[in-house]
Amino acid sequence: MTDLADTVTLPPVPGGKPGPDPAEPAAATRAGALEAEAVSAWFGDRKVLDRVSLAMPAREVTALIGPSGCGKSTFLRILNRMHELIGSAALSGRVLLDGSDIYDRGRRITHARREIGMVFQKPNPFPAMSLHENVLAGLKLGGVRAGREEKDALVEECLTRAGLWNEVKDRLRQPGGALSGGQQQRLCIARALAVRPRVLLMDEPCSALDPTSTRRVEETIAELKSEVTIVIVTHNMQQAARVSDSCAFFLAEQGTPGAIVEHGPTETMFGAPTDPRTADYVNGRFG
Ligand SMILES: Nc1ncnc2c1ncn2[C@@H]1O[C@H](COP(=O)(O)OP(=O)(O)OP(=O)(O)O)[C@@H](O)[C@H]1O
Repeated sequence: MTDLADTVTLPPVPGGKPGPDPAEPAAATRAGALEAEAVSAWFGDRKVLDRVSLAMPAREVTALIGPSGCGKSTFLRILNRMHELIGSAALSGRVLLDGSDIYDRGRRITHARREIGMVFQKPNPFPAMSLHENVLAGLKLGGVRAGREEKDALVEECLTRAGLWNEVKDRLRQPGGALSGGQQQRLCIARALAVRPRVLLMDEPCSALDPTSTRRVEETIAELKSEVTIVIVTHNMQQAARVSDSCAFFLAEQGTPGAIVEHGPTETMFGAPTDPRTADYVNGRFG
């Protein structure tokens, strides 16, 4: 099989090499600031989120914390238009990426997915595909074509950014399923990065990992945040404190839909929260 012709230029790396793609917004508008405005969500008749507004600043890590069932994952899925894939799901409100509503009529769902990548709780590489193919899988699905050298360079760059290159550079043709859980999760991060997203959403990315792999993924998050806005759901308060710049505390009290009780800089949320429910939660007194 021959490699695809070099007919479409890969999108530019933020702050990196230029790539003349007229469909790409100018660099200044690619910052990756995400803002939810009065987002409510339903499954059938059941309202699970109530008018959630949250600014997730560009190139920062925002952690979403709160007890099980308060709507964190639902909110995360709304941020890249995955919520609408569920049959009974509905939503209202707006989600702005660098000022443009990702739900605007005429905006394609694939555009939001490319700009706002997702890493899931359970690492989900394509097990039979090679590591090389896994990293490039998103490009293929998006119809982006590139030459062999360009692809090799992209694979190396993304695996490096995901903190995995040194561990796998000599076995790129091995299947994705042959890696450890922690390596698989970093492979999934590399795959998400290959389409040059402005934002990376992470839904409990370390909950299936051992402490060493968790530390590696946290290091990766710290390295990535200068280039990509990150929104992470975590149940691990130490992790939220370690990796995030700001936190939003979600709560669904007594059968009411989930809402944000408090949000702010991580230091304040953990050191001097204003709401006693936040203090109780971050200190492990419930949830
Ligand atoms: N596909 C679905 N169909 C119906 N209800 C759902 C669906 N997914 C989630 N819910 C409900 O929506 C509410 C919010 O769920 P969500 O998974 O967003 O919470 P969460 O805070 O992420 O929980 P956890 O921390 O346990 O992952 C819950 O009451 C849940 O039962």
